[in-house]
Amino acid sequence: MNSSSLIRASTFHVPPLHCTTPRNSNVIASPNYAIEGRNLSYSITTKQGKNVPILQDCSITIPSGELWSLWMLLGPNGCGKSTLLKVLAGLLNPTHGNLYVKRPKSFVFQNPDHQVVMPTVEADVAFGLGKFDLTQDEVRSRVEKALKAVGMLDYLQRPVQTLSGGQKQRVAIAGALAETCEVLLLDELTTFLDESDQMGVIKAVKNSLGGNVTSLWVTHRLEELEFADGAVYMENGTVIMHSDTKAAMALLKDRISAYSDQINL
Ligand SMILES: Nc1ncnc2c1ncn2[C@@H]1O[C@H](COP(=O)(O)OP(=O)(O)OP(=O)(O)O)[C@@H](O)[C@H]1O
Repeated sequence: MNSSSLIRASTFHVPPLHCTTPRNSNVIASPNYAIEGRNLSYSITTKQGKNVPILQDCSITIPSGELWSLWMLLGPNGCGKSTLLKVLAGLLNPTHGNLYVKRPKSFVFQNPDHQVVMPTVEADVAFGLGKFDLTQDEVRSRVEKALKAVGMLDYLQRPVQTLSGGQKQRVAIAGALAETCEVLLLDELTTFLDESDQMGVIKAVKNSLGGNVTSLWVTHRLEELEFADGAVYMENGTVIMHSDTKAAMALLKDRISAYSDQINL
């Protein structure tokens, strides 16, 4: 199967975009989608003054709704997955294009040590709630509900430095849930985890979705695709396919086999 037939196999029709803001604005409004980015570009300028494009004319559409709540973002090393996720999170500004991401949105980093910062699990999950005007009871109730969703309620008083990598990831996800995020952006959560921690994180994410929460998860681990509802595949700084997981798996197998042929495996 070649790449053009796979792109045609894409199961989602992306409707025309109706911009509701001035042409050069980076904000669009699209209530039927959790995420909608059109023709996004992102480039960096090197110390030598050279412009290096990383995302080019990249469009992504993630519907909101319970049936399609967990999406995997896949593609070869260096194709721009993490950069796109950071653009969607608002951590990087696109050079061009239009973007809408439902709010509240949260980004969970690959390395949980970069965002699990407080001494205990309870304090860490409550940390982000400081910006809301909540009573102590409300804070406690949100923290407990979020920790329950990720299977970590029994760890409420545990010092965070005693947790495994996967448990820290789950605490980071609980922090996002406590802030009632509607879009959860997850960057290669399980790369450094062993199998049992990996499963704990997958279950935590699945358990926290549905209702209002939609998640986009960058992964390298093909086995994680089976837990997803949909997949987005990137190559060379652009999205080339939105699909169900079956079509995504077919594309990945096709790419792996083409690569093996190339290097005569
Ligand atoms: N700040 C930067 N300076 C220079 N190059 C960068 C920078 N950020 C990203 N890149 C380059 O942009 C490309 C895309 O990087 P990105 O991390 O988004 O890819 P990725 O698909 O997430 O990769 P991986 O799967 O290996 O994690 C890579 O070639 C990377 O080296």
